[in-house]
Order: sequence, then structure tokens, then C-alpha cells
Amino acid sequence: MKLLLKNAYLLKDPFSQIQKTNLLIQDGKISKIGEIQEDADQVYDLSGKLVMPGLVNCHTHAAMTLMRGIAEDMNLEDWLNKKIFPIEAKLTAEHVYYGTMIAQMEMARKGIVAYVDMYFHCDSVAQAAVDFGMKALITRGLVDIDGDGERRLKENILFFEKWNGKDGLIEVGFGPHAPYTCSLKYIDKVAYVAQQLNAPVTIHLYESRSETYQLEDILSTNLANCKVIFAHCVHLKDEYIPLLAKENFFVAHNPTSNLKLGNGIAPIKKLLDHGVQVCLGTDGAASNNTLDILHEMRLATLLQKMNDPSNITVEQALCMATIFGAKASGLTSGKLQVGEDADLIVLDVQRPWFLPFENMKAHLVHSASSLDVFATMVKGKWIYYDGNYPTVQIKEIIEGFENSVRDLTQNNV
Ligand SMILES: N[C@@H](CCSC[C@H]1O[C@@H](n2cnc3c(=O)[nH]cnc32)[C@H](O)[C@@H]1O)C(=O)O
Ligand SMILES: [Zn+2]
Repeated sequence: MKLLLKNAYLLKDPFSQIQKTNLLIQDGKISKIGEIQEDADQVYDLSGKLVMPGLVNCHTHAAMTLMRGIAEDMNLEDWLNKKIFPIEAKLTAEHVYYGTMIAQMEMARKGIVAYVDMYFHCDSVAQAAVDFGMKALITRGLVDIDGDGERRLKENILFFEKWNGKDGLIEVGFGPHAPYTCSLKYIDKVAYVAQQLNAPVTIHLYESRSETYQLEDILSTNLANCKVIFAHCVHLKDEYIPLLAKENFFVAHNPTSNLKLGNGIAPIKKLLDHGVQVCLGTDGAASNNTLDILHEMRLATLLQKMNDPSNITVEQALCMATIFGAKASGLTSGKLQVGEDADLIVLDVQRPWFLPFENMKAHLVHSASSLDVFATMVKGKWIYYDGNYPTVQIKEIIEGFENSVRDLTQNNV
């Protein structure tokens, strides 16, 4: 299958100049950029549109779209214990499938091509990603405070065996939830298994003020040897920052969720200055409430500029949303060049807020909104195109989602 994208403005990566050109996509990969004479099966005239690498959401709980708006104006502890956990106790595999589908529709609509998930009923998450055609690093959320950690870990291992690498879309990792829900011994064991399987790990770290454990203790476990995405890192002592500057460590910054749950602002400028690899996440839709990486990119940038506007540059912001997220997730390259998977987005830039055109990169960070996204492609397939979701039956999904919400919220105790 050959697709030709004609007459588009192309931003290959945050550091290159925008140029008007054509892209040929063959069997899911970019096969040529420039003058193209070859015939294609499908030709798209993208005059007036900009093609750039797809965005990566490095921390979410996709199925939590089911709980969007259900628990507002609360701190993390009450939000989790009083509202979210009791509803999650009722979740079925079917609910998670529809919740994840709706999340993916939202993410595709907003230019996201790949995401990192931590949840349960993971077969449903993976099935939804494959059905929709989106890339996902899926980790089973693991807790052991209730004594049932072993069962969850076994489930994560089986899930790895069944889904890892599926269709070139799915990667499976391990998700020890947080140091306050997992003992050190359990984190160590989970990380050991992940290391043996060469699988990544994702964990919540220093999200709220009440998290006062020692980072040295956490890093004395096998976690030190794994590829790890640490979500949040808001309440990280200064002396801990250098400990995270490692090739195998990433910090997923979730500025909206951190503000909304009253947790504060992560020290992103300091992390970047120390060479820590920072990417962006939305967290779940119950704490954000949107899954919008363009929005997180802009907010992350503005928050760090609070005291000094030079703290985060336009290029750094674009890197967090694309290349750094791509590397953290391992799912895509975050660059548009020959030989890479065609994981790209198309923005309609014929709009007043994208003028003057010469300053487009600044507009992408400070002026664009996700509603400027015209189309989203993963591995050469459109998953969103001009109001349509070509891979799924929207009516059936919305119906399944609404039935799931009804199941979860009706008083059936
Ligand atoms: N409790 C599950 C496993 C946990 S999955 C991941 C968990 O992370 C929770 N979660 C979502 N957002 C946050 C957050 O911001 N901080 C901490 N936990 C969160 C989410 O509600 C979900 O319960 C079981 O029965 O096996
Ligand atoms: Zn989270």
C-alpha cells in the first residue's frame, strides 16, 4: 500500500526548518521525502497543512475516561480512596475496553500517536489499541498492600507473553503503582522480572507532599537496572535530581493533573539542567480531565517560565512532546525521516493564529490548540481524518461506553 501526501509543510523534528514537500508512505513507513514521481494507491493534497511527528502521551490510565468529572475539587488521597478505588472495584473487562477506546479517540483527535498506560484488565486495553490502530506501552498496575501482589504480577507476566510486540503496535511493561502501595521487596521483585524480560517499568513517584520515602531506597532495588518512566516527580528533593539523570530513566511530567489535584509543580527546569530525560503525560481523564499533549506542552512551558522566561525554549517544549516521549515509550521515533514508521499528524495551519508563518515553531507551542489537528496517522494508517475515525464504528463504541458508565454509577450495592 502506497500513500502520497502532497504539498505539505513538513517539520521533520523540532530542530529542522519547515519546508514544503511531499511524502511517500509505503507499508507503514516513510519511504521518500521530496519530489515524487511514483504512482500511489492513495493521494492526499495537504496544501495549507503542516505535517509533523505525532505526539506521545507518556503517562495515562486510558480507561479512566469512564470516571471523567466524577470526583472534582479533591486532593489525591481523597480522590483515590473515597471516589476512584470504590468505582474501580466494579470495573469489568468490557468497561475497560470501551473506556480505553474513547480515550484513544480523544487522543487521536488531539494528535497523539502513542501512549503509556498503567491499568488493569490489560487484555482489554491491548485489544482496544490493536482494534483502533494506536501504539501503546501497556503496564499492569501492581499493588501489594492487600497481600494480592503475586497474583497481579503473574497476570502482568502472562499479559507480556500474550501481547508484547503484537502488530508492531503493542509493547508490554510492568507497573508497580507507587512506593505507598508497593513494598520495597515487591518493587524489587517486579523490577527483577521486568529486567529478565527486558521490559520497561512505570511507577508513580513523589506525586504528593505526603510521599516522603527515600529515593536511595527505591533505587537500591532492581529498578535501578530497568528502563523506568517515573510519573510526576513533583516533591523530589533537590539532592535526588542527579540520581535520575541516567540513560535508562525518564520522568513523565503531568502538569495539569498535578495542579488539579493540588500537588504542585514539578521542577522540570532543574531536571532538564541535570540532563534528566523529561517527557509529558496527561494522567487519567479523571484527574485532568482531557488527554491533550499540546495543552500539557504549553502549560509545562509556561509554568517553568514563571520566574525566568528563558527556562524552557520552544525546541525543548517540542522535544518533550515528541522525541523525548518517543524514546521513553520506545514506540516510535518522534522524527519524520525515511525508514521510520509513518506516525505523524497533520495540522490545519491556514488559521489566523498561525501567522506570521515564519514563526511557526513558536506558534506550535504557544498558539496551537489540539483542535487544529486535521488528521493523525499511525504506521501509515489514518486513525483520525477530518472528523472521522476510519478504523472503528463510533456509534457502537459510544453506546458501549455509555452502558459501561451506567453500570458503574448506578447504585447496585
Ligand atoms: N487497583 C488495581 C491496580 C492499579 S491500576 C493503576 C491505578 O492507578 C490509579 N491512579 C490514577 N491516577 C493516579 C494518580 O494520579 N496517582 C496515583 N494513582 C493513580 C488508578 O485509579 C488505578 O487504580 C487492581 O485492582 O489491581
Ligand atoms: Zn497516574
